[in-house]
Amino acid sequence: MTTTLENPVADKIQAAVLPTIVLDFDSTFTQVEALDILAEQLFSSDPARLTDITAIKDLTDLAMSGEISFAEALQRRVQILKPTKADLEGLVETLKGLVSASVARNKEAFLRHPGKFRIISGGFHDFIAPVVAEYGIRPEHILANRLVFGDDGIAVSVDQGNPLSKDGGKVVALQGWDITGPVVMVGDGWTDFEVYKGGAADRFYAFVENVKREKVVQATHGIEAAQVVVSFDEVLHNEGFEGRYSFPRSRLKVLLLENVHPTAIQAFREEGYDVTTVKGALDEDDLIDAIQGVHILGIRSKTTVTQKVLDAADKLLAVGAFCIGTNQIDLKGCSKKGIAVFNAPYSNTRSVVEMVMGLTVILTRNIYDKSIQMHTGKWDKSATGAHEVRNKTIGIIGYGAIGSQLSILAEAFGMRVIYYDVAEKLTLGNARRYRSLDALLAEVDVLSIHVDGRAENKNLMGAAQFAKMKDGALFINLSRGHVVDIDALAQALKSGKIYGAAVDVFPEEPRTNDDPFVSPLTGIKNLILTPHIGGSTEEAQEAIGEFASERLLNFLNRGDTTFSVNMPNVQLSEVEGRHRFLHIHQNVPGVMAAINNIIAKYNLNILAQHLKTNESLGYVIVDVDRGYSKEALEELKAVTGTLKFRSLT
Ligand SMILES: NC(=O)c1ccc[n+]([C@@H]2O[C@H](COP(=O)([O-])OP(=O)(O)OC[C@H]3O[C@@H](n4cnc5c(N)ncnc54)[C@H](O)[C@@H]3O)[C@@H](O)[C@H]2O)c1
Ligand SMILES: O=C(O)[C@H](O)COP(=O)(O)O
Repeated sequence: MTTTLENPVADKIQAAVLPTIVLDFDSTFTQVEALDILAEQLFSSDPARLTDITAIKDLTDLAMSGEISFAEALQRRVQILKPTKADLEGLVETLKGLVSASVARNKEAFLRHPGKFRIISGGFHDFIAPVVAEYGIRPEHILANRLVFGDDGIAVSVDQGNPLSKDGGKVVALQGWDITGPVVMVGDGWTDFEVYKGGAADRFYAFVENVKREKVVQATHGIEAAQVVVSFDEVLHNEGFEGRYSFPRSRLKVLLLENVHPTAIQAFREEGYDVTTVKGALDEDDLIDAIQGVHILGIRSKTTVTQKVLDAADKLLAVGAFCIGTNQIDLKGCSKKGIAVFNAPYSNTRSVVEMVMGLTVILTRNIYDKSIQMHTGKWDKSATGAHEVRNKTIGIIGYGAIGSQLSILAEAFGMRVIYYDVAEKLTLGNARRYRSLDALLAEVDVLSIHVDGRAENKNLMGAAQFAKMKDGALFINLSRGHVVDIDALAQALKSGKIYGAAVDVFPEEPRTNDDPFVSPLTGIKNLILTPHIGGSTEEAQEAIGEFASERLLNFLNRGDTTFSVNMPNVQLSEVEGRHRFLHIHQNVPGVMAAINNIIAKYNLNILAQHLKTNESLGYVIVDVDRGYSKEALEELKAVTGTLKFRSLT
């Protein structure tokens, strides 16, 4: 299956001449209303004038939503603001940093088509011109009001001769421009819709990236030539500007489950993607419903991505595990469909290690049971059974990112560290590697499990393994629930073979905080149970949010697969001044030759090319310079063995 990312609307328009795009300035070209910002700049340090900031904002809102006359609101705001030229210079600098995200990221399109992008605004030429000049928009392509300054250099009113100072002014002003070809109006306000309604534009986009004005959105309903867009990408895409074969970001859906940290949500939104969040995990049926149309799925440890889910995932490009473990994802199934999987392998490791050390001390000193007794009114001050951890032996099974860090911290506490790992590992500090699990089990005072969640690790610790441990040893599991036979653990604890334990992960875990926890482990003495919170610190969650979203965004925006757990890892630069084809295919002979034949057939000029394979997948990235036909894309997509094909601009 290939992912088809072309745009039929753009194809229709492509043949015709590119339209002229006329943008509103406030809350469209920039994220803000300039006069509101000016008010904050002028009055926020003067307590006596703070109410004027609100007054200006109220007038802006009323005018923008069409509730009072635009002309009146404009005149009244100037009377309150009375800015000087120096004030406007300060405003320009602020506004340059507040250009709308989707406008800023399409700067190249503006610069490439001088004259095709224009501004019409009820705001003032005085501050608009220097801001839009950086996007190649010349003063003569800006229709805006002009301030009238008094002899003292203070603006006192609005040039009344300018049609834009009047109600309905945008229609009149725009008709004065002699534009050949279609005119497309893009704006957030009622006066922008009026441009279309008044016949001065052929199409209208209600731009809601910064502010959504219900009256304007409602007005577009039922009009074929009008639509609501959440970013400027969509306008460019629909209107046939370059990038027309590259899907607009706002139509790429990101579904984030399990309370993924807000840093991730914000990162996707800032890049223009359409993000939906769900607090808890979804079961298979709900996920099958939710996954349709989703391009990026973000999960944590509780959501299982099964083959059935993947079969329902008609658009899925990548899955992000916002955690370490990926055992909940059918990785082979993802590879078969060319779906990239990413995780955050390091971000929560320190949190887990700190918790293990804390639990080790708490169990060794009987602190947990003493605290429970205190809550029932029992004072039991005694040293019996309480020990220091110094000079005790900790055994670590699984010496990976977490196990090896634990090795360092445990040693700093004066513990003797021994470990067992199936793979070759760099031994840190004075730790000693044991090649026999049984030998390690026989020596440890504290055993901590840190293996990964591969299926073969099911019941790695069972009755036979507990029996091999010293009497009275302590047991800790913060890895994965299925790794331990919990009935055997319960038995070992009840018999006193294991003196105390801490368990954070379970074979069956509730999907949400509202579901009950049921386990043979509940009610056992000297057993600390925690709800899978080894990695649940604010620090770790924020770091995961940043790390995993960055991996996914780099994959979406440039095809970078660094840190992917199932794709060949290829590090790629930004796509600047070129087109990039991303071709994921089954690792079978002949694909590269077929791709290169098509490139040769269509005379595409290759700027860079990469091929990397793993045992099941091949990943080809081709950068070409501008100018390629849709037929070339169709042929690349049809190469035998293709799993996913995307093009980026
Ligand atoms: N409780 C939590 O909230 C929490 C948080 C983070 C990670 N985890 C879990 O902790 C575990 C460890 O994470 P990590 O980042 O250190 O993983 P890792 O992949 O870096 O290390 C795992 C190590 O275990 C070894 N291993 C696998 N099977 C083994 C076996 N049968 N015997 C001996 N060694 C074996 C591997 O060779 C590897 O070195 C994972 O299961 C992860 O999902 C849990
Ligand atoms: O794999 C992990 O990182 C841990 O199990 C944590 O999972 P969580 O994000 O669901 O807490």
